[in-house]
Amino acid sequence: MWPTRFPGRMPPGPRGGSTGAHADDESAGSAYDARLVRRLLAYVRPYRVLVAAALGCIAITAGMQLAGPLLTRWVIDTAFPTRDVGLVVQAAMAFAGLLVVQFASSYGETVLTAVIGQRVMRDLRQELFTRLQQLPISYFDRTPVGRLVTRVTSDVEALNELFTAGVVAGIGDLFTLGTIGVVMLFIDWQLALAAFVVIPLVLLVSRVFQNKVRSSYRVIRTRVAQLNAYLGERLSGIRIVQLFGREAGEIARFETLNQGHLDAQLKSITYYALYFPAIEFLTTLALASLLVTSGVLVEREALTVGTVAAFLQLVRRFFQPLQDLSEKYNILQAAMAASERIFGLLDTPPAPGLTPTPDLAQRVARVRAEGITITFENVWFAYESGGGISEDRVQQPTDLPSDTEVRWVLKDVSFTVAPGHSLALVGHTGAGKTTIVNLLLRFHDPQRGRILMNGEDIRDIPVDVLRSVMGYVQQDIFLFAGDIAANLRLGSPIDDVALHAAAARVGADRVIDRLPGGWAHELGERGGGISVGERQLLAFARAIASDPSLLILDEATSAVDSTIEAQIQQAVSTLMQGRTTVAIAHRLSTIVDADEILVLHHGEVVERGAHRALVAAGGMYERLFRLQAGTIVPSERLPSAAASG
Ligand SMILES: Nc1ncnc2c1ncn2[C@@H]1O[C@H](COP(=O)(O)OP(=O)(O)OP(=O)(O)O)[C@@H](O)[C@H]1O
Repeated sequence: MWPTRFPGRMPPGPRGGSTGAHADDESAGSAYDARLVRRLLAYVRPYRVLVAAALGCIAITAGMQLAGPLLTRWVIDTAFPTRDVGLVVQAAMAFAGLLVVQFASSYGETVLTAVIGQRVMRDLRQELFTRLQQLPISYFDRTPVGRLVTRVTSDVEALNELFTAGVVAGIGDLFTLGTIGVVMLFIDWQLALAAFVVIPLVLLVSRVFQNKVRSSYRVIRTRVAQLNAYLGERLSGIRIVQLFGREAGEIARFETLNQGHLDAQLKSITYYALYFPAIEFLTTLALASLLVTSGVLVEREALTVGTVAAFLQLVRRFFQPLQDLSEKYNILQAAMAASERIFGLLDTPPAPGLTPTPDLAQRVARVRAEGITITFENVWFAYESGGGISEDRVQQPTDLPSDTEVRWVLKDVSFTVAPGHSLALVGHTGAGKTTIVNLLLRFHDPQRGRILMNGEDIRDIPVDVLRSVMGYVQQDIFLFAGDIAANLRLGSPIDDVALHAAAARVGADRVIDRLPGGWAHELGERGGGISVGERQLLAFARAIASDPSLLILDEATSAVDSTIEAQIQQAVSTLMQGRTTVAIAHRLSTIVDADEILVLHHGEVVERGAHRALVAAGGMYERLFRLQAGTIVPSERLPSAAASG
C-alpha cells in the first residue's frame, strides 16, 4: 500500500523557497504554537459554516470506517447461522448504501477543505499585498524582494497544506482513531488490548521518524533557498555571465547546488521509505497478536468468528490514521514556520501618514492655487544601514542615534525654494543629492531638522496630498507592463484630451505616434521594448499629466541620440515653466538657468548661489561646471571631481 502513495508523502514546505538563503527562511519552527494557531483561526472564522460542514463530513467518513467491519460481524454471527438469504441480501444492500454515503462524505470533505484552504489563502495574499503597498521604503531597502515574493507565494501555500491536508484531515484521523479504539474496547476489550500492545512501538518509531524528517526538512529548505537565490541572480545577470564567458563556470556551480538539493531530498525519502514498512510491520505484529489471543479466547468459547473478522479489519483501520498523523506533524511544523514569517510581515508597521485624505481634491487645489515654497531647516539624515533609525523603528526618543556612531548622509542642510523658482543640486556622486529628493517625497524622514511645504512640516501633511502636488521624474525610469495611456495615467482620472496635451507639451506625442500601436501600444515587463530616451519623454509626460506644482527632476545621464536629447532639453524647460522645481542637475542648461544652485559635498552644502556668481567665485562649482562643459583639461581634474552624478 505505501509505495504507491509515496510520491505524495514529501515534506510540504521546500517546493517554494526564497531567492535569498536567510536564517528565517530556513528555520523549521516548532510544530505547534498556540499564539500562531489562535491568529490562524481568525482567518478561518469567516468560513465557520464550511468548517462545520467539513467536520460533519469527516465524522461521517470516520463512522463509515466502522460500519464495514460491524456489518461483517453481524453477517457472520447473525445472518449466516439463520441460513436466511434474505437477511444476507439486506446486509449487502445496506453495505452498498453505506458505500454511497461514504463516497458522498469523502467528496464533501475534499471539496470543503479545499474551498476553505483556497479562501483563506486568497484573504491572506490580499492582506499581505495590501501591507506591502503601505510599508515604508526603508523596509524595502533592508528586505530583498525575493523574500517578500516568497511570503506571498510559497509561505501562503504552506498554510494551504495545513487546511487541505493537515488540520481538518488530522482532526478526522484523531476522530477515526478515537472511535475505532472505543468500539474495539466495547466489542471485546481483551482482543482490543491484544492489538494495542504494539502502540508504544508505533509511537516510538513515529517519534524517531518525525525528528529525522524534521532535520532533513530543514536541510532541504536551505538547499532550495540556495538554489533559488543562485538561479534568480544568475538569470537577472545573464548579460554579464555571457559577456564574461562565465557560462561553463556557472553551470558547474549550479550542478553542485543541484546535487546538494538531490542528496537532501534522497535522505528525506529514505526516512519515508523506512517509516512506512516499519508501520506496516507493526500493524502485522498487532494482527498476529490479535490472532493468537483470538485462538486462546475461541477455545474458551468466549469469542465469535464474526468478532475476529471484524477485528482483523478494525486493526488495519486503526493504525492507518496513526501513520497519517506523523505526516500531519510535518505539515503542521512547516505551516507554523510559514505563518510566523507571514505574521512577521503583517505586523510591520505601515509608513506614517498613509490614511487617505477625504477632501484630497480641495486640498490639492488650494496648494496649486498658492504655489509651493519648499524649505529645508537644518536637516540631518542617515540611512538605517548607516546607523540612522527610520521612523517606523523608533520606539523611544533614546533610540535616536548619537553623532559618533552615525554615517550622516546629509549634514545640517538648509535652503528655501520660492514658488515658481528652481533649485539645482550639484555635487559628486554620493554627495547626497538623491537623498534630498527622497526626503522631500517622504520616502524617508530626517532624524533632525524639518522640511516645510508652505510653512507646514511635511510630516504633518497627509502623504497623499504631498505626493499629489509633486511630479517626480526619476533617473531610473520605471514603466509597467501595459499600454502607454495606462502608464501615463497610472490610475488618475485624467481624460484623453489632457493626456494627449501633456504628451504634446513635452514632445512625447511623436514618440507615441511612432510606436506600432500608438497610445494602445503594449509595453513589456518593466516597460521593456522602448529606448532610454523614449522612456524619458514618456516619464516627463507622466509627470506633467497630473499638473504638479512642485517638479522634482533627477535627470538621466545616459547618452541619448541628439534628436531625442534636443527634445528632452525642450521638454525640461517646458516642464519647469511656472512650477517650483528641484532638479538634480546633469544638464548644463538646467544648471545655468536655475535660480539657485546648491553644491553638496559629503552631505554638506559647501557653496550656494546663482550660476554666474558661483563661476566667478572659482570654487568647487566652477571646477564641476568646467568639467561638464568639457573645458577642463584632464591634468586639471581633481580626483574627487570625477563626475557630478
Ligand atoms: N538606501 C540606502 N541605504 C544606505 N545608504 C544609502 C542608501 N542610498 C544612498 N545611500 C548612501 O548615501 C549617500 C548619498 O547617496 P545619494 O544617492 O543621495 O547620492 P547622490 O549625490 O544622489 O549620488 P549620485 O549622483 O551618484 O546619484 C551615498 O554614500 C550612498 O552610498
